[in-house]
Amino acid sequence: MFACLDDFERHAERTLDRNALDYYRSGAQDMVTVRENRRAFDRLCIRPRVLRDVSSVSTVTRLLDHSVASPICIAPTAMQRMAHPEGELATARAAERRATCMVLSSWSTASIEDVAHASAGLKWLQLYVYKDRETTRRLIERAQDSGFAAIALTVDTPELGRRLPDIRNRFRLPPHLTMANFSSADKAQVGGSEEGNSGLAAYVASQIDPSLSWADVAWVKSIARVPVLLKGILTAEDARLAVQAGVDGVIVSNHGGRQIDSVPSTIAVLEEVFCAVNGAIPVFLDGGVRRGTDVFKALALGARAVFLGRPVLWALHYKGEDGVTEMLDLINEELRLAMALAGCASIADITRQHVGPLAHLPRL
Ligand SMILES: Cc1cc2nc3c(=O)[nH]c(=O)nc-3n(C[C@H](O)[C@H](O)[C@H](O)COP(=O)(O)O)c2cc1C
Ligand SMILES: CC(C)CC(=O)C(=O)O
Repeated sequence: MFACLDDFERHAERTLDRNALDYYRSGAQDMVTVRENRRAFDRLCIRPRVLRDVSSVSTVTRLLDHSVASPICIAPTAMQRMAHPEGELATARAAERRATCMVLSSWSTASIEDVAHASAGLKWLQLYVYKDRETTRRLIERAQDSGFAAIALTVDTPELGRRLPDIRNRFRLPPHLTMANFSSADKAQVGGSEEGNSGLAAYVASQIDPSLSWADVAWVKSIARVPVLLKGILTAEDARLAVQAGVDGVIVSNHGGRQIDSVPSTIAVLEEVFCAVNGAIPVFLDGGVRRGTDVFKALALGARAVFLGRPVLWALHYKGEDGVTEMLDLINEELRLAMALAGCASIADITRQHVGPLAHLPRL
């Protein structure tokens, strides 16, 4: 019986093959940011209120225009069939079962159409801008035609971060799997890299356009008939530009510490971004969220919802759809309990006053 999200990871460490395990868990270079994403949550304290009648606590909230059972959603993570044979299909079914949102990576090992077929739940597509703009346009159109409700454009990956285990392992996608949204071999296969690089870094360099700029954001918006969000915003400056660009939301994300190392944790910059957008668009967060109390802290500092990355992969590996469902149940119960103990019966009751710095000394 698993008692917390970390237990799913411990299980994967014992049972998942090294190529996949290292790819899933690694971060960039010294993994300073990976550790910060966790530690920064621990440096915040919750300021509970009492005598608030928490006999009935609801985590129901809204995600853009949709109602969801909880503000805990699923971040896009690539190549989920390395974790479990049903990969993204199982994840999508679990998200639907628990009435939350799944963001599908455009580098998934099940296609947009197959995921849509597997689950009628709320889904967004994560998008990279490819050198081949027609490929990018097709992905947007296919997602829309398949009922995906939003596009999350990842803006922090003009090149792949330097992940040492993938370089040492010369990461490759197992040959029985493909990047299922693409048919041509150059886009569908990953691996067999040259010395001194990971197969993935070479793949990204061959596909992704490092010239990505605000002009591309306008281009994506001109094609999309659904809301467009930017994933990977970490500063007030870029948050203000995002509002000017007319996007429908920003996800405060450092890509789980996998892109540039030594950037701040996401929870540390959330409030800066939240204040910069000044209520114009919703702000979301991912990175290091492992506890119901982490979710509570993020909501108190302005996030409308949070997204889980690696825990979904560990849970998927453990038991497919049932594993992801169990993991979501666990952290949702932690959130419900945190809300009850902090005196919040609804998501709207969670306010800025409910968090403070850990070393919050009263004035004498
Ligand atoms: C194995 C793995 C693959 C990922 N693939 C993608 C991806 O394809 N697109 C993307 O925008 N982000 C990707 N991310 C980043 C996640 O969406 C998210 O930002 C991050 O995992 C959140 O941090 P957490 O893992 O600590 O929860 C990936 C992360 C991991 C761990
Ligand atoms: C295929 C990868 C570049 C996906 C990704 O964003 C990641 O591994 O962090």
